[in-house]
Amino acid sequence: MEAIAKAHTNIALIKYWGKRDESLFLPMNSSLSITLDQFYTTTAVQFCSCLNQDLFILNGNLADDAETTKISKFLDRIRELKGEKIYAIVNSNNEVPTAAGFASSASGYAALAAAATKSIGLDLDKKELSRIARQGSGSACRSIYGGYVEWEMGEKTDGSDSYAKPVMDGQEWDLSILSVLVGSKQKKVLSREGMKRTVETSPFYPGWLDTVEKDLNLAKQAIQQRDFDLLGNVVEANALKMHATTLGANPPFMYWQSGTIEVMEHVQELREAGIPAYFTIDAGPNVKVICQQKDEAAVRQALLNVKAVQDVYLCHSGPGVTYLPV
Ligand SMILES: O=C(O)C[C@@](O)(CF)CCOP(=O)(O)OP(=O)(O)O
Repeated sequence: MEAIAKAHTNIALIKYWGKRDESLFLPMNSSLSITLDQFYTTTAVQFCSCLNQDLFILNGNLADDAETTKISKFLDRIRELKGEKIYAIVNSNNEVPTAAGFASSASGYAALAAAATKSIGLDLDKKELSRIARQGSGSACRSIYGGYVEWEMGEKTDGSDSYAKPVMDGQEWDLSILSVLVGSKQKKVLSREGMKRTVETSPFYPGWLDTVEKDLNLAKQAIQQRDFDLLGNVVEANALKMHATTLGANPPFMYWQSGTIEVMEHVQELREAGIPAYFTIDAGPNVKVICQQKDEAAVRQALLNVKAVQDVYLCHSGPGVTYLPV
């Protein structure tokens, strides 16, 4: 039968940075994110014994072999779970403007995990869906839930205890997240390669591990207490520490460009002007700025005035994965 699922992208407030197991996508540390209301992937899956291979249609076009192979490898895990050798047509549409500085892998694998398991006849709960989505892309395990989400790293070697769960206290604390596009034509080091190289070669990586758990606990305390400055300070410091590790890698690399730093400086100037705003940055030059909703218009205007800024996308907290009518 056909199944359709929709999943939204998420922004890490406390970063997932480094794997302890590359094949099972097991992380070196737990992380915390907020799922966004903008930017999502809708995926339809239909398994059929009439097919002799998987077909993958992405944004209306037949995907290339490399993409299709990645999807097939992911579907193999679902076929194995079901114990059935059957192929599928996967039709995925990303409402995630790649140019907006968002990777679509988190929403993409969360939607695929939900639609594919439903279509093959597996009726899984969100914990099991999160475990499966994790094996497509680590951060995808967090997009199964809405709002504030913690991905528990787990300790077991089989990954059975590595999945996401909602941070219950945060549900109605609706902050504003502004995605600031400073653009980048250069081929960046993709997060998968970036974290691998950092774990393997950066002398600063152990320092990252020394403090990330404390950051996570502080962030959860801030959410529980609705303490925006506590959250903002720990989120900004955590992002800076993650990026510091890349400078010590061999060969070293840096995700920031001049526009990135310009935005960082403007965010700190906003705070000096009495408007609490904080930044976080992932595996690219674009910046995500968090602020309280009462300040979102002023913060958005200030960011649009920064010379290097090409666009600003305003987001709020969004929902977890849902099934759409076929
Ligand atoms: O999102 C975060 O926690 C932090 C990052 O965005 C920082 F860049 C990494 C996301 O890594 P992802 O794309 O999930 O890697 P995969 O497991 O190798 O597919």
